[in-house]
Amino acid sequence: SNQTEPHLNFRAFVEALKQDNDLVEINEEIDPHLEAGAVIRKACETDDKAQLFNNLKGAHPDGFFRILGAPASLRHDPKQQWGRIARHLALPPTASMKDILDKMLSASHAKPIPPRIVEDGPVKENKLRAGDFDLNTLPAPLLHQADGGKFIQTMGMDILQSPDGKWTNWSISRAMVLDSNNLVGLIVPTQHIGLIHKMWSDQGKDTPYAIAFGAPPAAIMAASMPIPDGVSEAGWTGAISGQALDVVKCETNDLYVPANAEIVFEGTICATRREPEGPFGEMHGYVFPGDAKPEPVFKVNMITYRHGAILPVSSCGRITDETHTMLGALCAAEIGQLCRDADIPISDAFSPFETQVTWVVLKVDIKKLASMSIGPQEFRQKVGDLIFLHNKAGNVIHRLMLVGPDIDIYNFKDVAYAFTTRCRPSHDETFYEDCYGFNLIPYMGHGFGPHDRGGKVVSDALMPSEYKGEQNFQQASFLHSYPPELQESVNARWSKWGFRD
Ligand SMILES: CC1=C(C(=O)O)[C@@H]2CC(C)(C)c3c(C)c(C)cc4c3N2[C@@]12C(=O)NC(=O)N=C2N4C[C@H](O)[C@H](O)[C@H](O)COP(=O)(O)O
Ligand SMILES: [K+]
Ligand SMILES: [Mn+2]
Repeated sequence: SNQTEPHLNFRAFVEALKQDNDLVEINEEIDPHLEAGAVIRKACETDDKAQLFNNLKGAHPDGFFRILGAPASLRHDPKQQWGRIARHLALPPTASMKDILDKMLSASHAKPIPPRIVEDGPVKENKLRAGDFDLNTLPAPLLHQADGGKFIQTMGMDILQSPDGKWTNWSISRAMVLDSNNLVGLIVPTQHIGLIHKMWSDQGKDTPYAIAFGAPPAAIMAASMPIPDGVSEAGWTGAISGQALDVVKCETNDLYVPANAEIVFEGTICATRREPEGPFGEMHGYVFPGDAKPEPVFKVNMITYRHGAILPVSSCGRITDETHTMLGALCAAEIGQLCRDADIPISDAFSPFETQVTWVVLKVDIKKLASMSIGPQEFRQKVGDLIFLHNKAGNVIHRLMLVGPDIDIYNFKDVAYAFTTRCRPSHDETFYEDCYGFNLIPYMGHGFGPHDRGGKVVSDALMPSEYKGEQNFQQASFLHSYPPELQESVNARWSKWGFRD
């Protein structure tokens, strides 16, 4: 395959991080038992560079495999905070989160560009058939000390196809090593992997799957996004990158995988067999020791990989890692798009990391809101019903917050300022108890109330004047309480007076 640009070729992406001085290469032997996970975790909590572990304890003689940690976490330099994610989409390192989310949404109403089938690719350079490998001998990482197993699948792309062949879904769902030939993975029934697995199981059949590790960065972004049911992420990826992605056929089933992926597992998800899965240090920042639950078994029939293969790893938990920058941000983007498609005037949407991506903040175009002649109760209901009752993209979100035009939704200081001063508890909120509840949030799955239903709210931080299209208040702040020319002249003399730049 001739796709060599970083957003279409994981290996080129790793090289681009090196060029950006956003990569630490560790050639010292690192133990995949906790040591690698600890380094990745600390880098995520300090927004430090991505990590390439070139010398894992227990790697095979041919080096299979290496690990790239935190492939889509944040950069420390505020001017390039989203740079590593921007690299996934061929956007400049200085791109804003809004640029990134708009780029992902650009395919919402664009014509899909389906993948292009090629005969061969780097991912076929090495082949291990059943009997040639033992998953227990791979340097799969134990990422958190209380994890129930070695989670080898944290940044791979799950590839499943509906039995009628019409829908090929790409997504990310975790899985850990069970034994020499099997993984066991979390399958949330309402996720597309759950819907498709049920289609096959209902026919009494095991579900063919592939997991592509080190998939093209643009593809893994689509895999992490809750795009609509029935829509193939491959076509979405083609639309956002402007070209068909090269894919090659699996050896043991009829699925297609990116031709330049680092590693591919091929197999079948058992229709009936379940084994204890987890616990895992999850997106909300918790692990509950010993809390394993029965989940489906993923039989591994074949492994193919390219020379020098790199396994991407997300050691997720406390902010900030891929479950926040990708899962949370992309979910917010889709929620904003769903609102606009329903004529709800949402100009921007983001999930603040400080909420462990349990909230989505929606910026409202108050001029358009005024033209709807709608009251707060009715508006909150319109937004809440659409997202909490009628769309899977809302499943993982438990608070929707409405804010006006003066709030920077990417700055939690602004969000907290609006929430704490403009949203009267209870009176300005609409609660949902009869709706899907996300049981991975500790107050849900491990809390006092029903584990799988309810616990959601629309919190309205719009003031009465904003329902008339105006703001009858000014922020008592440098940015909002002084004429722009005065701001400019103060800024121009700021450092000359002796203040910090
Ligand atoms: C909730 C999830 C995880 C967890 O917190 O343990 C776990 C952690 C890892 C693997 C790091 C992880 C990363 C790094 C990213 C970026 C996303 C996820 C996950 N994992 C989980 C999982 O195990 N099960 C799950 O149902 N969804 C997950 N998502 C989110 C989905 O990918 C997202 O909702 C997609 O939209 C789904 O695609 P469609 O169904 O819409 O096609
Ligand atoms: K997806
Ligand atoms: Mn999907």
